[in-house]
Amino acid sequence: MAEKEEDPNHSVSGLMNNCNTAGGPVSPKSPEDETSESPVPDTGLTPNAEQKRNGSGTDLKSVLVTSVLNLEKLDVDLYRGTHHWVPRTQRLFGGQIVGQALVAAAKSVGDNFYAHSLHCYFVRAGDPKVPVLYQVERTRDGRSFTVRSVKAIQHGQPILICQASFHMQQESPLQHQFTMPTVPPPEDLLTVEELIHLYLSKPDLAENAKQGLNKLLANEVPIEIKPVNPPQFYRRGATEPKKLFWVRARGYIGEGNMKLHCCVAAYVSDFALLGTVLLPYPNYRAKFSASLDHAMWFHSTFRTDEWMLYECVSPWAGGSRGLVQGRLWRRDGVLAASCSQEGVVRVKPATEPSKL
Ligand SMILES: CC(C)(COP(=O)(O)OP(=O)(O)OC[C@H]1O[C@@H](n2cnc3c(N)ncnc32)[C@H](O)[C@@H]1OP(=O)(O)O)[C@@H](O)C(=O)NCCC(=O)NCCSC(=O)CCCC(=O)O
Repeated sequence: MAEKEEDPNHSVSGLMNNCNTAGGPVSPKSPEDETSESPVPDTGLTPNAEQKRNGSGTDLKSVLVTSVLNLEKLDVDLYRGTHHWVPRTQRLFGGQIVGQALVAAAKSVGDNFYAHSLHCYFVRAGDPKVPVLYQVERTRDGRSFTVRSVKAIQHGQPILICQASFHMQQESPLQHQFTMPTVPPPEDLLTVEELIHLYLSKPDLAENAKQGLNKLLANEVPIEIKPVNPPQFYRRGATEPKKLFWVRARGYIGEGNMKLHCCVAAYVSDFALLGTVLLPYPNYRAKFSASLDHAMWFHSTFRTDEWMLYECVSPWAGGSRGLVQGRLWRRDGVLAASCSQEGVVRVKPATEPSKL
């Protein structure tokens, strides 16, 4: 019979043992953390933590916590989510819908149950002009696993269907993982914004490229990215369908709330993933692309406000679809989460080489 033990992967002490991330060893939650008044609206998943990151200074709370993943409760198992960053396609960002669906699901499970996987279909484009409703069905409450189904609804119709499963930690001698790719640390690399400023300073840059870059700069994407190989990230020449970048949520989230970090990871995991399909084809541009489904598995504790390496590979493309797989690595080499996604990718010939 399975014994119920303290969860070393998810407890505060487990975080201390396992999580040696960018900020060095994670310190235990202080008693003040429990009592101090948080300036952040209560998401139900928000930790009452100090407002400092790594003790280096005051950071603003991540907008992912204060706004995007901060759902409004309308009724039992019914929530409303609002939008923050909307992609140029003017359809809602898939990662936002998945992240919000996971927040809604997590609100109805016990404190010692943690998301271990989710499976979603994007069945309609999300409309950025109206909020999204999240309707949770308590599919099953088991002894060690608990399953929730979430429907994201707009205009009375589902835009996403999601199944999320939560697990109470159980120890096992079976434990292995792949090895993290060897890459330069984030401190040695430039952010997407720094790279754009670099490109903008080039005297021979065409006017339309300048406009495109300035539009990119104006984006208020709530995550920071440092491409490991910038020319490849921006598709200069054909490369294998594989890309690596460091990623973290902008602003402070804090330690000790794995439920929240899983929701943020779900948000982050959809970003730039599907673009991996196009890497071998510099002579083609996407004329229509959208993620069709998204599955995710959570393996260990992690902090999404610390740099994590995102490894994206596309093992297959065909018939206007492409399959992509992602691995999120903690910078100490621990595999934090894996995901898989299929997307529709319809292309047209690139009329001129990219200036990026
Ligand atoms: C996938 C679809 C579109 C499928 O619905 P559908 O009714 O079967 O639609 P459809 O027939 O595929 O039409 C869609 C569109 O594709 C056009 N089309 C259709 N067939 C062809 C063709 N052979 N050649 C060229 N174009 C074709 C159609 O005319 C449609 O165009 P339109 O939307 O009318 O302009 C739908 O289920 C849907 O919209 N689901 C939601 C997908 C979604 O919103 N995913 C999340 C957002 S994507 C994302 O977040 C990726 C990350 C972005 C990042 O990295 O930055």
